[in-house]
Amino acid sequence: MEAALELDDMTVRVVGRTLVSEVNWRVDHGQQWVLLGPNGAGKTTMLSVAAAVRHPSSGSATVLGKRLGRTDLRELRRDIGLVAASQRLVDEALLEEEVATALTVVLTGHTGTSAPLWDRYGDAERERAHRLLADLGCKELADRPFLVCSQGEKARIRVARALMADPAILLLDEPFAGLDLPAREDLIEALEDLARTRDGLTTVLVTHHLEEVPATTTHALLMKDTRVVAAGPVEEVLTGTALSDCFGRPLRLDSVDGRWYARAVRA
Ligand SMILES: Nc1ncnc2c1ncn2[C@@H]1O[C@H](COP(=O)(O)OP(=O)(O)OP(=O)(O)O)[C@@H](O)[C@H]1O
Repeated sequence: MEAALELDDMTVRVVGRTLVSEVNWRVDHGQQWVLLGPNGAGKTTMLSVAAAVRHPSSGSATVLGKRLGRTDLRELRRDIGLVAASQRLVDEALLEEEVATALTVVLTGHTGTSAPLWDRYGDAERERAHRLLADLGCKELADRPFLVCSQGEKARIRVARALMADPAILLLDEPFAGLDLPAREDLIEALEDLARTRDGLTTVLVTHHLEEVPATTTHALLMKDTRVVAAGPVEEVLTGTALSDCFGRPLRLDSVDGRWYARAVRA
């Protein structure tokens, strides 16, 4: 069966620096992955290749059956949902001028644009945008100006926007950054619901905290110094030993109700 994502001996270099080295990684449809590793390990670089934003310098990357470098990236990106706090989601000036609501921001996901293309949104798209906000547990935000939404609300609206194009793969780069505890837990629950209810949806989540790994996660990949040090089913990869090796200090990992908790081992 065709993989959702396949990296084959992939290296990403910029002038004078290697960001990712000789990675082999296969993600099958329907799998939910988490990428973990110290700052600067190369996680975001991996995600940007998966999002068809960056090309490999050597080796190959195949996303949804399309080999990067041999395919129309704009077309491929339509099937990829990317959620990253650094992403410029909507035209800032427009947000202020037109008081773009949460619903408008979700609608722009249909066209993959930073400004709404109103003639492209009919009743079906509006209904879908409302439904996605409801799926993410924030249907009451539809008419609220996006600019005044809290960080936690914006985080959920971002995911709803990414789902608007019905992507085959959803990539989440630190979606919990800046969220307080209830907002984090709400977003984790929303992601778990998505994984349980959307058959075949593939997700890759980059995070720094084991506490943020949804219980529905099936696979984990650990990176250190540009290289993959472990990859496979969560129960095999998320161990105290593997995490201690990856982060370079003794860590203890506990699991409760399918979620994970890590802390440093004290002498
Ligand atoms: N265009 C670039 N030119 C030079 N160095 C870069 C470039 N892009 C990324 N890097 C460096 O490559 C390394 C890997 O970056 P990347 O963002 O992939 O790491 P990361 O694992 O996501 O880190 P973090 O957890 O801190 O977000 C970092 O040291 C970063 O400074």
